[in-house]
Amino acid sequence: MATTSGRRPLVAGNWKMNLTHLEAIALVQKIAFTLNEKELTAVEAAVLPPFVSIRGVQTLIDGDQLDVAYGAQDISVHDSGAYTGEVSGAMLAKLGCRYAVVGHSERREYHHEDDATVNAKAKAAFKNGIVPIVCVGEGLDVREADSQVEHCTAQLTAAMEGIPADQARNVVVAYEPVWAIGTGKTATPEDAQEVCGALRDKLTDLYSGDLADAVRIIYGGSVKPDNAAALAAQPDVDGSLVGGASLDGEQFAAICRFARGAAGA
Ligand SMILES: O=C[C@H](O)COP(=O)(O)O
Repeated sequence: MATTSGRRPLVAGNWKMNLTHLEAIALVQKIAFTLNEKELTAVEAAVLPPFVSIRGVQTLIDGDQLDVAYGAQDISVHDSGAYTGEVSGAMLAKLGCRYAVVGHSERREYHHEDDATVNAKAKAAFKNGIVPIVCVGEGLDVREADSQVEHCTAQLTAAMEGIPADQARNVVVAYEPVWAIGTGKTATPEDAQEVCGALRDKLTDLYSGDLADAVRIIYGGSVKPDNAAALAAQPDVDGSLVGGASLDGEQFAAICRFARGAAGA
């Protein structure tokens, strides 16, 4: 459904390494039955389970015709071959994944993924018809130096290197200040708007204003029902990437409703 900005808000639950495949199915059922059809039309609700749960989630969503999107938390840069533990874009596409997260700060930190890897993963996603959710965000040191805009826009520029406009138009960008992830510290709505607005301006520089207006830019970092409305009310914040609160169906649904309300839907 078109909103006042023309962008349908996206609320994506990044479950990280939580929930068995049985718990995953139960949570998707809970989300789908908590939100009504109108709410699920106004806001795109998506879940990002661990790889092993994607097949179960797909079977449920397809079988019951649920209006919930799903995707993966990562994607390999490789097409196929001897890459133990990796999961390719083709495999995810076959499972019906709409999204793949790339560049999450936990991948950058614990798996040493650099900007070139993030760029390669974004390309691998697009190559397989999957929308990358490109994560950018500054650490506390960068925030304290007041360099968050330069830092995040540079990460976005690197992530989009060589990606043509017809693909870039569909990208989702997630601004996740590292200091706010899982810490209970949330960026203020103004903090989120500052960086999300700058990211949109960067997309205008890299591509065009028309393309930048179409791209959804979401915020992540301790999003909860009690701060979701104020964040979603910012003009350049088109939803959220939710970690901890996405593991609770009621909380996740409440965040979706706030995103819908902020969009005036
Ligand atoms: O991808 C989600 C983010 O890392 C946010 O996680 P959080 O909501 O638990 O802070």
